[in-house]
Amino acid sequence: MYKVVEKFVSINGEGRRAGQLAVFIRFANCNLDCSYCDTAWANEDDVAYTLMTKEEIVEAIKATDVKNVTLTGGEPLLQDEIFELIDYLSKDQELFIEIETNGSVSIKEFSKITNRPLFTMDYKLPSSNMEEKMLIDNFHHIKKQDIVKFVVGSSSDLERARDIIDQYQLTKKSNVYISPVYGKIDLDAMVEFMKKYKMNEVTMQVQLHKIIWGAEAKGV
Ligand SMILES: C[S@@+](CC[C@H](N)C(=O)[O-])C[C@H]1O[C@@H](n2cnc3c(N)ncnc32)[C@H](O)[C@@H]1O
Ligand SMILES: Nc1nc2[nH]cc(C(=O)O)c2c(=O)[nH]1
Ligand code: SF4
Ligand SMILES: [Mg+2]
Repeated sequence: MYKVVEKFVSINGEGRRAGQLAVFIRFANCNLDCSYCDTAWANEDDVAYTLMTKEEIVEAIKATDVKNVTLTGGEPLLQDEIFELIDYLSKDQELFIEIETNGSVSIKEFSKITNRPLFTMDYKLPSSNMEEKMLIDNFHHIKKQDIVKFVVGSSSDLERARDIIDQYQLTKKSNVYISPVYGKIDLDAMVEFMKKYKMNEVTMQVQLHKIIWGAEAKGV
């Protein structure tokens, strides 16, 4: 059984399919405590959740008639039997599955899955206070279809992101996105930084749902 704290349909505000409809399944709890986390409520020990089987989750997805699915949280990869759920969802050729993960949990075993879904994997930068938890081995298991995402809250975060992208040659392995911590950094300064260092093949993205509904709205 999986601990689901919310499910909703919205446009995806982030990632490879930003702007398209998606159904979101948000799971409870996380092993990190990022300084900027916009869903910290989902990580509280006493958060209210519904226990769902994988069959119930698929049924809920199918009932929406929406084909893009985002598993998020909290940290989705920490759910018991998450491999079974991802494997099960991957068998459905009609669905396009994305998983948001925090970069501290191994994604290695998911490579076994035929038609493995797309991961958007964060690399947590210094201003998150969580950089020491990053599992560098994950850079060996990231694929071309995936995203390595840097959520940037300061100019030193930008410098660090650039170092990591260069050190691990990430643009050769995967899609690379940089995104602002909401309200924390000048967007034009991010663009100037990209121009200064000729950051070809890096995509800057802002969270569309926060432009539409603001930072505090839940279930959108
Ligand atoms: C809430 S997390 C859940 C999935 C997973 N725990 C993770 O961190 O990737 C989903 C995405 O939202 C991003 N995020 C969280 N708070 C944010 C904020 N205040 N501004 C911008 N992005 C934020 C995270 O960095 C992550 O990429
Ligand atoms: N609209 C919308 N798009 C999203 N893309 C990723 C989200 C997340 O919280 O992981 C998210 C979210 O919370 N809302
Ligand atoms: S890893 Fe994700 S859910 Fe966990 S605290 Fe950080 S942003 Fe929030
Ligand atoms: Mg969100």
